[in-house]
Amino acid sequence: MSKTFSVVFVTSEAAPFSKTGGLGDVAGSLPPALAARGHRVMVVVPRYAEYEGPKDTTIEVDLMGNTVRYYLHQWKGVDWVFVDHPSYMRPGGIYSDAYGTYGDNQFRYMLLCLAALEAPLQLPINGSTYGEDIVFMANDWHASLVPVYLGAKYRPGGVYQDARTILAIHNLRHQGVYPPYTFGGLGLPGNWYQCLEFQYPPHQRQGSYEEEGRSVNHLKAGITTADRVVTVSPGYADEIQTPLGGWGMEFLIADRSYVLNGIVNGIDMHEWNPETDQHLAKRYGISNFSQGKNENKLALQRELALAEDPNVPMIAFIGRLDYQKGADVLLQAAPWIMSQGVQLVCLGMGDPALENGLRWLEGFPNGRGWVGFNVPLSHRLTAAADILLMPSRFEPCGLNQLYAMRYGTVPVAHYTGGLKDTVVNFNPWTDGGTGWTFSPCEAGGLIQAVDNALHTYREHPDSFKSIQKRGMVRDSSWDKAAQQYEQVFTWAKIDKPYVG
Ligand SMILES: Nc1ncnc2c1ncn2[C@@H]1O[C@H](COP(=O)(O)OP(=O)(O)O[C@H]2O[C@H](CO)[C@@H](O)[C@H](O)[C@H]2O)[C@@H](O)[C@H]1O
Repeated sequence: MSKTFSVVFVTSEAAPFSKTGGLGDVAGSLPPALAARGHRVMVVVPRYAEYEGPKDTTIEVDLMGNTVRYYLHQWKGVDWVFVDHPSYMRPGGIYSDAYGTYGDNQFRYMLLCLAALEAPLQLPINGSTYGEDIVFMANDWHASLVPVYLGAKYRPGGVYQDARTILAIHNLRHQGVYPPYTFGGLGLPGNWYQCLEFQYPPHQRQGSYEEEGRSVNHLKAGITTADRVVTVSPGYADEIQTPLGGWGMEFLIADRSYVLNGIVNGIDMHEWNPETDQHLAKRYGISNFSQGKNENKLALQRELALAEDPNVPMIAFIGRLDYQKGADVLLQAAPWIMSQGVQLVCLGMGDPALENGLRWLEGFPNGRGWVGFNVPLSHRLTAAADILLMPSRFEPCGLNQLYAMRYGTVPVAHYTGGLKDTVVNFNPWTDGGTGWTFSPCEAGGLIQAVDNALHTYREHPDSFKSIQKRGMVRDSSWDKAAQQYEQVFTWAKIDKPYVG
């Protein structure tokens, strides 16, 4: 790599500071991987809590009448910039609390975008500001106004002429959709309204304002103004250009296909390393994984009051409980799965009906459903299980299958998006593959794939072990992805700015 870039990564969450899902993981691990390759990298994220580490820079900026402060933390070679505003620090979750999604999220993330655009200009870090020659990486709808403000407010004033914007789509389903009248609160010139307006086809309209046919859609604005668009696997990059995966935006995305790339996520190889994982009862590597996994299984069986037997196959599910992750498909298949002499352990939270579904599993002697968000348990379960189920209806990339493979746990996954790019179906004739895939995403297909996995586990243990080993040595590090991002940054800089 010859050229280095100043990268400003704008995100609504970043692990370990804030995390509700995979975006947090990526924001916590891709920036350090880019920094390790010599780039100057800043992450701009809301200050949701009083984190240990970040220090008040005492720099205050007025953004459309709202004062924000910046807190700075230098860690893993990255400048972590936490935007402080009273609307971020709340007793509930990041985006919602027991009463539902916060009513002012549009405002909160508009402020994040504005703060992220000011940070490189105003914050002296190690003696200098980042300046104007920036590659902004705007993640999901929360950061989608970055290219919009850049084109509408900064470039016309001669600022950020050399900057470029990359929109990273981690999940097209969440688009930031609001009533048209909210446009007035975004501080944009009136002629930018068209950029944000979006009309879903009638059968996809949900909000009352959409009945009129119109809404303000942040992600749409990002897709149509960013210099380039990236999503988190080549498979998903294809799907979002079709009615099957486009959530009504397929034609807009297909229009920009010449600047669209799919880059498979990496994982944090330190946090997810069975040889050093502090959460495990027994740490293990490729040379002793059978014994190591058995000890973790026994420890988890004890913890969850399951029958203690290392020979019982343990099947796991970890994920947000929503339409995407197919927990309902899993629950349909669960009675059959639990009749196969296995233990089924599920960890998740989300949709209350699906949470009740997990609780229902507890009524079976060999079923467990842990409702809640529990990172240490997700590590222990990944280590203890033999098989991880991912019946996701769609999956832009998916991280759990990558964690599972590293821990010698074999994924059984719907053949979709990033899952089809990362899980290679087992081929008994060539003894190749890292798991099982099935399609379509229905209980019958899942059952058949689990049946195959269990048959191999019981009747062909050597084949099962070789599947585990291939998963464990798979290169899931960020370095490969970081190089592909560099390529995208380079292309963005070669082209003229798309807007403004
Ligand atoms: N109850 C619970 N307790 C503890 N940990 C839990 C948990 N529920 C989920 N997690 C953790 O949250 C993360 C989920 O990551 P995923 O990538 O699988 O999905 P997500 O849909 O959130 O991310 C979106 O963005 C990412 C990043 O690009 C894409 O990989 C993905 O396909 C896309 O949908 C994992 O680290 C998982 O272990």
